[in-house]
Amino acid sequence: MSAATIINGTNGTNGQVNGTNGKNGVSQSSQNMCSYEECDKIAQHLLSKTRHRPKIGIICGSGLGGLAESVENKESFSYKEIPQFPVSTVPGHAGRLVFGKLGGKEVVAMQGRFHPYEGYPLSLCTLPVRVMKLMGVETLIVTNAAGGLNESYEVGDVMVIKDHINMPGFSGNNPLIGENEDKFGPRFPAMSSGYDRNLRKMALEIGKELKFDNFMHEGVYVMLGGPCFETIAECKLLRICGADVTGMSTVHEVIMARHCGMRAFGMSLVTNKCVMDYDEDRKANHEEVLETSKRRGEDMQKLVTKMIERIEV
Ligand SMILES: O=P(O)(O)O[C@@H]1C[C@H](O)[C@@H](CO)O1
Ligand code: HPA
Repeated sequence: MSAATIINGTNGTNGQVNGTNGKNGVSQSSQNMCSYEECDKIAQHLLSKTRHRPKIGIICGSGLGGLAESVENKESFSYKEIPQFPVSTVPGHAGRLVFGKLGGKEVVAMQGRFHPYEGYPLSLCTLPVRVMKLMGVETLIVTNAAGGLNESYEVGDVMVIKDHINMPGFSGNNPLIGENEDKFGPRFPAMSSGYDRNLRKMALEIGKELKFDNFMHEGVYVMLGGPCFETIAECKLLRICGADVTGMSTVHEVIMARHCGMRAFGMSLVTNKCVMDYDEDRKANHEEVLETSKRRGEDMQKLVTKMIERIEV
C-alpha cells in the first residue's frame, strides 16, 4: 500500500498529500493542515466517546507503547476509527489512542506515532497534538528510540531532551509551513525554550531517586527524515553539530505543542550506538531498536509515571 493510498483512503482520512483544496475544506496549505475548527471537531468527537478529560498527553516511541498499556480504566480508539487521522505503519507502533488514568492523573496516550518517512506531511503527523490541545491537554510528554552519537552513551541509556536540532527544518520542512492558524499560536514561535526546564529537572531528580542516574543523561536530540539510518559521515557531522542522539521523530511534535502553548517534555532511549567507524561491520537495524525498547521500557514507564504523579494539573 503506498503512502498516498494510506493517506487518501481506506479509513476516511483526509490528509491528501498533493491537493491544495481537499475535501471538507481540509486543506489550508500545500501541506494540507487541518483548520482549527476541524481539529476541534475531531477533539469534540473523541470527548463525546470517552468519559476521560485528559490534561496530560503522551506520545510513545518505537517499542515504548507499554506505557500506554499501563494506563488504568482504559478507553482505546484505533486510529482507523478516528476521523482524519492517519494510520500507523511501523512495527512497534500499535496505532491506538488510549484514554485513562496514569499516576493518578487523566491522560491520553498515543500508542504509536506518525513519521514523515511513512509518507505523511509533518502537519498531518502532528494533527493529534492539536487535537490533544483542544481536548484540554496542557502538558505533552514524548518518548522516542534514538541512536547514540555521544561516545559516552551506552545502549539502554536514557536521555532527557534539553534541546533539539530540526534538521528537516533546515531544508524548509516544518509542520507549521502554510497559512498560520492564529487561534493556535503565532506565525513565528520562539523555540529557545522547547523543553520545559522544571520538567527536565523533575525527571533527573526522579531518575536519582529511582537509582537510574547511572544510565541517565541530558542532551540534544537531532531529527532526520529517515527512513535510512545515518551514514558514518552524517553521524560524524551531527556529533560536531552538538547532537547527542539522532532519531526520526519528536521534533515536529514538540514544535506543534509549543506553538499552541503546551508544555513539552521529551526523553530518548538510546536503542543503539551509531556506527562512527569505517572499520566497524555493525549495522543499525529496527530489530535492535525494538529489542532495547523491550529491555528498558519498564524503567521508562516507572519514570514517566512518577513524573505524572508530581505534575500539577
Ligand atoms: O518513533 P520513534 O522515533 O521512537 O522511532 C524510531 C525512529 C524510527 O521510526 C525507528 C527506527 O528504528 O525508531
Ligand atoms: N538513527 C535514527 N533513528 C533511530 C536510530 C538511529 O540510529 N535508532 C533508533 N531510531
